[in-house]
Amino acid sequence: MSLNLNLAALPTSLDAALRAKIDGKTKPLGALGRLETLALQIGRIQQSLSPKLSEPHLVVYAGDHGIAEEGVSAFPQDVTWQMVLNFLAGGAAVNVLARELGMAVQVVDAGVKHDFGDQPTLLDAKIAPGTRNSAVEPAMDRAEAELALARGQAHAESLKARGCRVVGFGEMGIANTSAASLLLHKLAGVPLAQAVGRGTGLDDDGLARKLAVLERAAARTGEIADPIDVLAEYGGFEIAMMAGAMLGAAQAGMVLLIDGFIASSALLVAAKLAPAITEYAVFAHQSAEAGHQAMLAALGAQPLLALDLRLGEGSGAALAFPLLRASVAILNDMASFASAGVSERGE
Ligand SMILES: O=C(O)c1ccc[n+]([C@@H]2O[C@H](COP(=O)([O-])O)[C@@H](O)[C@H]2O)c1
Ligand SMILES: Cc1cc2nc[nH]c2cc1C
Repeated sequence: MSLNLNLAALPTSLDAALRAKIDGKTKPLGALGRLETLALQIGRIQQSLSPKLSEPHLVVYAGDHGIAEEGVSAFPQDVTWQMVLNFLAGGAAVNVLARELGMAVQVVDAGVKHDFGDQPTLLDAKIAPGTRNSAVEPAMDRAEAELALARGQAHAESLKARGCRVVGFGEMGIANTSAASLLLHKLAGVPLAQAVGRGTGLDDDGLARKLAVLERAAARTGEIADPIDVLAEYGGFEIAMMAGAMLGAAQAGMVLLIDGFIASSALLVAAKLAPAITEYAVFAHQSAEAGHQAMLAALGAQPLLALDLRLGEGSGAALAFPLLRASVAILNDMASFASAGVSERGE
């Protein structure tokens, strides 16, 4: 299994026809705002004037983090595997939202520290039972990082084979805001004080302790040129697998619906490997996690929603999915001035 990094920038040859189709609809020019730019982006990704969001999937990548032993999360590590069982039973927030809003949920064990035994609906892609503690040593070795990326890319191919055209990227992993903050710091140069946040709900003392731990972790290495080396030093298996899956999904012409702080850190890794990937990405929401604003700025991203969510799981991606459907429905089904016999603007 090897990683393919080829991702060309999207052709712009259809843009004029897409723009003309949107502008010809029965509305003042630009009056549907962000729905219009979303329709244009989805049409461009699919290279179609009539795009379709078939077989929408919401994938939750789960993994554990050695740095949890430093006390950087408000919750114990066991919550990761316990929540995986909750996802499989259909009871978590993301299950409820995805069911309500029309997305299929898939749960992937990228590296949870638990033996799940026989769970037929859990996709077993475990690289190892959790990463090592990146405050004292590399979270994973280079081969593990490459394997997780390649497994993610292969997973995207399996979604493509099911006819999936849009993937929501979610995750679960106690202490993974620490990994995401370190990636933001090392890959985008954002100072740690700006990149760190309260995660699952640290108090002021907890936040100060977390910042000190992350500073110790960051000081362990100097500048690292290769993004896969950064991922190996500080990432997580779920983040690595998500980054690979994002790359594979973009290569397959799918729309990437990016959830919150941790999913965005996976995209940041993928964008360092294949910069054109941001053209395929829709940013679901602005998370309440402190570092997300700097993360989105580093990605040049404009999120759709701002609901003060800080849950992860793909909950924000599920909530944004109806906006994608709405934009595509406008492009496909709305009458034009010509078809409806409505007079165009005067002057
Ligand atoms: O997606 C977000 O923006 C987000 C912000 C804060 C926390 N989370 C979730 O909370 C967990 C990580 O928080 P922590 O405090 O354990 O690092 C992990 O399971 C994430 O899905 C997610
Ligand atoms: C209960 C709980 C649910 C979550 N879902 C995603 N991250 C989470 C963290 C906790 C602690």
